[in-house]
Amino acid sequence: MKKYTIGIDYGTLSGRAVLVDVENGEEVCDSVLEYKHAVMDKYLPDSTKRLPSETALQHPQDYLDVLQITVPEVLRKGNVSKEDIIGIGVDFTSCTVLPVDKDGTPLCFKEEFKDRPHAYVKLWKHHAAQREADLFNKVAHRRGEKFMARYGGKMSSEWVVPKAMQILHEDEEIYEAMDRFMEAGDWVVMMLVGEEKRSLCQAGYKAVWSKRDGYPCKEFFAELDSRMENFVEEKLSNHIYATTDLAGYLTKDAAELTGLVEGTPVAVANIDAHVALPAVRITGPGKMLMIMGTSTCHIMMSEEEHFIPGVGGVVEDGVVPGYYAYEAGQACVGDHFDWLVRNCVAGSYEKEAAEKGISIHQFLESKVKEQLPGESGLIALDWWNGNRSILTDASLSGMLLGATLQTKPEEIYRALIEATAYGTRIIIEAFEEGGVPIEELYAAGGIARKSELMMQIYADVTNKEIHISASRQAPALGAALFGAVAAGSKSGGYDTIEEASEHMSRLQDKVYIPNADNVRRYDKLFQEYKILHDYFGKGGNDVMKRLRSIKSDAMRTRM
Ligand SMILES: Nc1ncnc2c1ncn2[C@@H]1O[C@H](COP(=O)(O)OP(=O)(O)O)[C@@H](O)[C@H]1O
Ligand SMILES: O=C(CO)[C@@H](O)[C@@H](O)COP(=O)(O)O
Repeated sequence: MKKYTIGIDYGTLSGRAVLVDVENGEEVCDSVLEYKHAVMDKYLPDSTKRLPSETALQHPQDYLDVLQITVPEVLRKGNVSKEDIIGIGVDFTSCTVLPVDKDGTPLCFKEEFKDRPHAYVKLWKHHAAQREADLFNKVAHRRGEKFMARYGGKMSSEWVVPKAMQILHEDEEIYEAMDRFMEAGDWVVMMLVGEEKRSLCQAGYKAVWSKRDGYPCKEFFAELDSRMENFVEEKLSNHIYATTDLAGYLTKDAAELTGLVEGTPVAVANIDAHVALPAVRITGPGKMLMIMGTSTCHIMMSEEEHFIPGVGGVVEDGVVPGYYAYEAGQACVGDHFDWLVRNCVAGSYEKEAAEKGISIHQFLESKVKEQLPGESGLIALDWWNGNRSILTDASLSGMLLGATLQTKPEEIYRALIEATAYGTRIIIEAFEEGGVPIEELYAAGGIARKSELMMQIYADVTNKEIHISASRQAPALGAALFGAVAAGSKSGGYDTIEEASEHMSRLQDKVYIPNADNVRRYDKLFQEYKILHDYFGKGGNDVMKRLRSIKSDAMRTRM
């Protein structure tokens, strides 16, 4: 009798369930649900009051809807009986955090808080806590906190503590009312098994926790704000579980919600990027995975702990127990192609793409795919949603240089692709200089499969071969692998993530090989990118920050 696990992957705009055959990793079917509230960056539901800039909120009801709709749908589509599901795994974008009360109810579900922005989920790309991140950095450096080395020397405004500080600074009542500030992944797992099992991966990368040292000390939090002295004890769970651990078993309520059997094993939550490594056959060092979608995450493992300036986090056991895993990232990749498509492309292009039966992205790509590197005369900086690595500064912004009256939208499109590739090369060089060599690149995520041009450009810019995930949804497949480990071999699953990866993961046959001529041309362009990168990003010219502050001032005046 065949056995299956279900991987549930929560992305930025949608959640999906994938039904996976445990024996060979075949993805039998999937079901995707777009979040009804999507990303709330302008208004709360039923409100006309404009949210402050850089806000990115979500509604947790959307996460429950994913469970209720997609899980029964994969059972139906796959024609599989619920008794044959031996385990469930969940992964989530991160740091995506929400305030909940003692019972785990999100504060935004409560009538009295439903018009309060800070009662909602703060999505990973909520960048409104930069002021708090700056304060965090100042205090940590003044105190000489050793933990900063694990986070590349800089705390990101995306992570847990700056986001909690923002709540305290802007809506103390919500801060007081929140019993815990939970990662959305942990919250969903709690909805499934009935209790919180805080994930090591999420706590390690996003909440300054380490296996060796735990969380930062009380004195540190007190210096951030005296009201935060007991932040860990009051707002976070101190019981941390490895992602290969069993979180618990499906409760009766969760079984009713999902249509699965009560008692089905559920894995501890994982982060979408990290969970994908075993799904592309990576269970050890030397191989960097780029998960390329709205944003890109770069994850890799090493036997040793290295502190690399600007690399977002190094966490012991962060992906596979026994290794140190590193995370770096680019906060805007697909998102800025989307920006271009939505704002700068003429209707005639859309019409032509529709007539050809291809997406506007593919159409733009087809118009520039034969160009040589540098032929457009353009170069861009890829910071249209700030810089996550290596500069770790959300207040930086995008830039396009070299535009003339002859510049075409498709050339800007290609320049943006190239900018993200240069950004990735900066990250790769930082790893290699920091003592973590990268032998091969792997790519997963929507873009890795959608854009051949982009993958070839990445191979040429980085001068490295790139292997591509065979799965359309590596994070969901990865979650299914962890579900198989939660089930264990006695139920037909696996006892280790290495075993699950060996049996359940696959790569495409196609490998992108660097083209020597393009590598040479891109080397020259990359040197130009580096000049701009260091000039605008390392204090040579803070014009981007000044513009941002002039903008905030203008917006305050208007409000
Ligand atoms: N052919 C393409 N080439 C490059 N980017 C694309 C293409 N088609 C869609 N995109 C971008 O891919 C992103 C979506 O990636 P995907 O992996 O599907 O989603 P997510 O990151 O939310 O999981 C969008 O931002 C979109 O701009
Ligand atoms: O930051 C992380 C992981 O640490 C991601 O969850 C975040 O970049 C969102 O990823 P997506 O672009 O939605 O795939």
